[in-house]
Amino acid sequence: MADSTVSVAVNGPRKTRMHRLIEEEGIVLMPGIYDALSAAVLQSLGFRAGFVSGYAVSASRLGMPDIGLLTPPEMADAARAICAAAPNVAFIVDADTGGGNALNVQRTVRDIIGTGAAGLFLEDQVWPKKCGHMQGKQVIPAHEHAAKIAAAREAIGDSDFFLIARTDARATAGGLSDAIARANLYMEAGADACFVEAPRSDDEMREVCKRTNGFRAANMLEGGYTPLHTPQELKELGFHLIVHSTTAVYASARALIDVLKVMKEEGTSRDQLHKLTTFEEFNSLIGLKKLNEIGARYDKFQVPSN
Ligand SMILES: C[C@](O)(C(=O)O)[C@H](CC(=O)O)C(=O)O
Ligand SMILES: [Mg+2]
Repeated sequence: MADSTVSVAVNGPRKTRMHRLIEEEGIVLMPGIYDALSAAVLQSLGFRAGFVSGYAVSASRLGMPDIGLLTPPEMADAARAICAAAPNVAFIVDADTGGGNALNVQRTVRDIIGTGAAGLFLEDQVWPKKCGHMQGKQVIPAHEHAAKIAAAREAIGDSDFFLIARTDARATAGGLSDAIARANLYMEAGADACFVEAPRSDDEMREVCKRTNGFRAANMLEGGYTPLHTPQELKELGFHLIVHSTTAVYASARALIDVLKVMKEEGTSRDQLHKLTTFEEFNSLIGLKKLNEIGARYDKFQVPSN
C-alpha cells in the first residue's frame, strides 16, 4: 500500500522554492492567472504563489477554449511576461503535454525555466488535449508519460524548479485506480508532486490522498467535477497544493460583461464608476510611482567630470 505521508525522500533531498513554500504554509493556494495584469493583482494582494493556467491563457490570449490550440512557445511567452510583472510570486506554469515526446518536453521545460517560473505541470493526455473537466479525454500509455517525466526531470537538473505530474486517466476506462497507479509511477519517474485530475467526490479525493505518494495537487474549478473546498479542508484531506485555475478569468469576464453591457445601453461609464478601479489605484497597481522615481534619477543624470 502506498505511503500517504509527505515524502520528499522519494526524490532525494532536493529542496526548491515550492518545497519551502509547502513547508512554510502547509498548503499552498495558487490562483490561476493569465497575463501580466492579473499577475500584478495577485502580487499586490500578497499571494506568494500562482498558477499560469492553460485554460485561462488560451482564453485571454487566443479567445479560444482549452482544447489544445495554445502552443508551448505562446505559453512560455505568457509566462515570461507574468513572472516579470510579479517577481515576488512563485508561479507554476501549465505545460499541458509538453509539446510532444521526451525531446519536446525537454525543450519546453528549459524554455519555462528561462521565464523565471518556479515549476510546471505536465499531463498525460493525448494531443490535442482538452480541459480536464471536458468530455472525451484520452491518455497516452503510462510508460510513455513516465518517460516524459524522466526527461523533464533530467532537463531540470539542478534548477530550482518543481515538477508536477498530472494524470487525466480518471475520465478514461481505467478510472480512479488507473489514475492512482499512474500518479505513483510518475512520482517514481522523478516528479515532485502528483495531480490526479478531476476526482468526482470527497470519497475519491480521500482515496487519491490515501493511495498516492508524495505531494499532491488539487484543482478547484467552479462548475467542474470536483467538490470545492477551503485550503484547511483540502489540507485535512491530504493535499499540499491548490490550483484555482479559472476563478480570476471568470471574475474578469463577469466584470467586463456587466460593465460593458451597461455601457452599450447607456453610452457612458458615468454611473458605474464604483465598479471600476480609480485612475490612481490602477496606476499604482502597475507600479507607476516607482517607475517615475527611477526615470527621474536619469533625468538629472550628469556624466561625472574628471
Ligand atoms: C488546470 C487546467 O489545466 C488549467 O489549464 O488551468 C484546467 C483548468 C480547469 O478546467 O480547471 C484543467 O483542469 O484542465
Ligand atoms: Mg490546463
